[in-house]
Amino acid sequence: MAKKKKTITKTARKPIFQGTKSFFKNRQTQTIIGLFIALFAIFLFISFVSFLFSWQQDQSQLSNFGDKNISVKNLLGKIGASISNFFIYDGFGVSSFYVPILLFFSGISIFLKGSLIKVRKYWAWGILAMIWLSIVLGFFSAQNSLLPGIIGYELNNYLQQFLGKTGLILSLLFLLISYIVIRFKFTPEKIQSLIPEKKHTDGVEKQLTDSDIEKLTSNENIESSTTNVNLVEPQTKSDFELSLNNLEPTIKKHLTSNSSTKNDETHGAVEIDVEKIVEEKHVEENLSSKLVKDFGEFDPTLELSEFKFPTLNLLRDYNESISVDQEELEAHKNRIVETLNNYNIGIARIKATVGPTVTLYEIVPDAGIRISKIKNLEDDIALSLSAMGIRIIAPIPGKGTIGIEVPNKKATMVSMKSVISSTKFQNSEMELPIALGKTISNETFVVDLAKMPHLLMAGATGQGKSVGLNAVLTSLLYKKHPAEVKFVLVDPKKVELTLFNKIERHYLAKLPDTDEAIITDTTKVINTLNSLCIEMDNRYDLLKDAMVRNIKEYNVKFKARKLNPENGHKFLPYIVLVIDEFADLIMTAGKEVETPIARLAQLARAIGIHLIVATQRPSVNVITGIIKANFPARAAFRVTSKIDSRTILDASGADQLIGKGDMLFSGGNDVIRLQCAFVDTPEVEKITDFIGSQRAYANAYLLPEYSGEEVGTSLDIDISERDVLFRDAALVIVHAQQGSASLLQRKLKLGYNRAGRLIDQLEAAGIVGQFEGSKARQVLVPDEMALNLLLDGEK
Ligand SMILES: Nc1ncnc2c1ncn2[C@@H]1O[C@H](COP(=O)(O)OP(=O)(O)OP(=O)(O)O)[C@@H](O)[C@H]1O
Repeated sequence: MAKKKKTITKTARKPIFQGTKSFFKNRQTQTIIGLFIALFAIFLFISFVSFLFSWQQDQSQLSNFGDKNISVKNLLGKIGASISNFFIYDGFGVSSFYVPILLFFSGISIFLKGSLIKVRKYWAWGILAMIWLSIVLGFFSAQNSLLPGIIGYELNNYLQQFLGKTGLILSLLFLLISYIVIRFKFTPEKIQSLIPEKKHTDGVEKQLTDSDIEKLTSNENIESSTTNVNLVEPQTKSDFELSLNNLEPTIKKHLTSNSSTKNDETHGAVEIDVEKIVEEKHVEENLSSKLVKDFGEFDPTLELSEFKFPTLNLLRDYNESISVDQEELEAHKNRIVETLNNYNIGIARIKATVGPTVTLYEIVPDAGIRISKIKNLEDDIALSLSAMGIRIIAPIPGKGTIGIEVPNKKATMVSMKSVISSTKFQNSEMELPIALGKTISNETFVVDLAKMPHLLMAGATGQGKSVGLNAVLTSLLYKKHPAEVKFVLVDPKKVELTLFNKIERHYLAKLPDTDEAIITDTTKVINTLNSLCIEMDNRYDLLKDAMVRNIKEYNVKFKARKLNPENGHKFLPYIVLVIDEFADLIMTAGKEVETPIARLAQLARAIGIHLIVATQRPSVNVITGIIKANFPARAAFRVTSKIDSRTILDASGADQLIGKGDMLFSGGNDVIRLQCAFVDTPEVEKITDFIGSQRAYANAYLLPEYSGEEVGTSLDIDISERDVLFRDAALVIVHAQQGSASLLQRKLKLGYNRAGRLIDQLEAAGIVGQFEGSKARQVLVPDEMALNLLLDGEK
């Protein structure tokens, strides 16, 4: 009991931490904090200014801070005076004014944007500048001790001892220049690039005038032929006065003149105007790190940032303390020893571990006993213990002992609450953690669905399969944000998973243009599976483009803003496809579901689509080789025969389970016995209500569009090529007045493909109307008589 309490308090810490984090993320909190900081900055500023005038009077009073009779002159009272004294007198002198200024901008930044990202840089630079200035002002401490403050004065003094006054001045100058160079990216080129521009224009004017002066003075020919030029004496006029206007005609004349004799002068007169080289600007960081710096990492949960995970109190408490019945243990031990002795098997040691449903007796047999001998005695031991559910593990992997599992007389329920609240689950860093139940040693069993990567579940009716599925889904709901995982739920029984409809817009994925997200109809299952295959292909393209190997790396890259959403990149949630009653699907649609499932199972692990397939009948025609090969993780509840156990687990044992959530889990090599966590329908309802009542996305997660290839195509079907069941199909359709392929499937026990082809033939014959999306086709023939007339007419 005490242990349990401890675990709960430990796990409670995380939500509190998450709570504080989300508290500070909350915009209202940020507004208030921002406002507070800005106002505090104004307070500081006023008290600093006031301190400059009143510090001498106030300083002597500060030691008697608490004395009521003493008052200070500072506008903001004793607190203002002491803070100002701390910053200005004891600290950095007048450079301390940086503090209220920086605080003010930080406050405003939090108030307006809720972040400090941009202001952080100013803080770093501001503090450096403040220290620098206070050291500089240290030179003037004789004039006014307030200027550098004690720290500035002391630093200045200290540094002067090392560097001398000149050395310190030079060092401070060096620091100032370095600051300007780094901060404003000021380089000698930049200074140069500013100067030539002016020089250049000056130069043009100058050169023009010079050359013109030359022309005006030396070239008699031109001068004499020029009629409209006002000749001016260069010597008496300054360069400035020789304006371009006056010289214009001379140049014009040069330009219009073709005479070769004037070429030389032309060469001298025509100016070459060299385009200034503009240095391109370079950034110091690439776009992604700049984006991350400015906006932080991409947060997929932002759209539903206020989403609250379901609380533990939605789950029920059950009386779970395992009672160890000493008598029972003793009796079982004696029986085991006795039985084995009857077969001449001596036992060196025996140890019992009491689990929720079964107790494991670990036996170390005497030396020289063959293990297979004990294994063969399984039934005999079961008989002598007169209990069902005995399982013999010989040897226990990694232990070198032989295990005999014997059901407890009184099984203990493992509640969902106990596994969800376990530290193991709460602290798990897995991608898709699932708390399946508890092991025989009472440890919570948590596995990562993303690593499995698909789960096959089997068990005869009423043995806890549906509860198991709910436990899986509940685990994910308690751990994963709606942005991180989406479910595709297939439930041919139509009743098991309906509760999850409430969280459609949070957690479910569906085909576009469908009303219900939970799929109950075979046709839709096929479309959805094919759509998932398209999604898989699309995701592979995205991964290829991003040059990553799996969804985890992809999302990390996307969060670091290294992938451009304009190129189709987006945060990819995991997709968990849950299929209940798989056998039923295979019976009705056969290959059509098997092919896409096998494809998904083979390829989808890297791109985050994981399958959970549950079936009542684990026979080989349901769990075919190709499916089995791609589902290394299997969970078996009690099945009815050894063969079924072999089909699902590749080992016997599942037929020996005691039901009610007693299960065997095989993650590839070892088989572990678990008691599945129990979650009741009302609990699931509470959880889905809790989530469903919160703000959701506008729509369920939409899968790519897929409409059956067979539907609505090839209308020119030859009469001779009609299916032998054509007439029967037409009759079914006309009687029901409903043109749907699934009706034909059910009535004529056909596969989906054949039913689809029949519908096409019926359309070609004019018996049913066109394909109308999710609606059933219109039936164009009113009754059997009309149908007979139509078909006879064809002949
Ligand atoms: N983990 C469990 N702990 C305790 N009792 C359980 C557990 N799982 C199932 N049960 C009991 O078994 C009953 C049947 O379970 P469940 O509905 O999951 O069976 P099922 O295998 O889904 O059957 P079906 O295939 O017919 O739907 C439950 O109502 C419950 O009383």
